[in-house]
Amino acid sequence: MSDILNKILSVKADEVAAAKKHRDLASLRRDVEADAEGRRNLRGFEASMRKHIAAGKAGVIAEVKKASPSKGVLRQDFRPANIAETYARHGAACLSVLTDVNFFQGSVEYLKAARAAVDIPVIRKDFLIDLYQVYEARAMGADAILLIVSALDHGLMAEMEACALELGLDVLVEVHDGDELTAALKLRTPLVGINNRNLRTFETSLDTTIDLLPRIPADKLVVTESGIMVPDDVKRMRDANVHAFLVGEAFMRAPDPGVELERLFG
Ligand SMILES: O=P(O)(O)OC[C@@H](O)[C@@H](O)c1c[nH]c2ccccc12
Repeated sequence: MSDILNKILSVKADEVAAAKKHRDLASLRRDVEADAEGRRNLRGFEASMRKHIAAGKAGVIAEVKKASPSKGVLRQDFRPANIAETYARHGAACLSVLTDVNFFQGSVEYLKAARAAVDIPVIRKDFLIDLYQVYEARAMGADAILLIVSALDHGLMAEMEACALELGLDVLVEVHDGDELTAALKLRTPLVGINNRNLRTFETSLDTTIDLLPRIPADKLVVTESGIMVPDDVKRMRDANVHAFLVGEAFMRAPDPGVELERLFG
């Protein structure tokens, strides 16, 4: 029980409890539901992915990630607005911004700064374990949220999805094995992310995507996540008819993350 995911989830539970003390759910919910402008400003995460793919391009979710528990700091010169700009200029369909502070050195402020610098949609990348964080996501300006099946009770996951969709947010549901996929396919969202990285061991293999792919109905949009490092990885996925990608490290380690995006996917 002392794997990395469990550690993250236990810290996350403390974080959410502290946030609720600062401001309770009822008050946060009231503000979010009254925020008509925030709702109008939503950018359509799934729609942007589908638009890129329909045009024959890869749908790339480009990640703004300073550090990770397995790799440490990925990038010294970390300016989220600049990174977002170069991603958008070089063809990213969407952004993913880590908001987890303790394990990924992310921040809500990074999401706000990145989103303000571009006009493409942004997903809040964090470990969501409570409805409270879904409202937080809308309040900080996110266009979509990530739900990680291995982090959630399935009943709660369905509730969080319903809440997100109600608030106008798109949902990316993340799986790593067959049982998780079975649970994910019961949700309404068409966005199914296959994480090639095991969040308990941080081992990464693109075979994860290839193995789970045959079980996913055609109306779902499969996003292959993690471990996409070189053009051959992209080719392998596209040959398997996977056209949506979530990429962080390969971009973060490059001098110009957007130029690297174009090099990998162009
Ligand atoms: O840096 P990579 O290997 O390209 O991976 C990006 C992204 O898939 C990864 O950051 C990620 C996927 N699911 C997550 C859940 C939480 C934190 C991070 C993640």
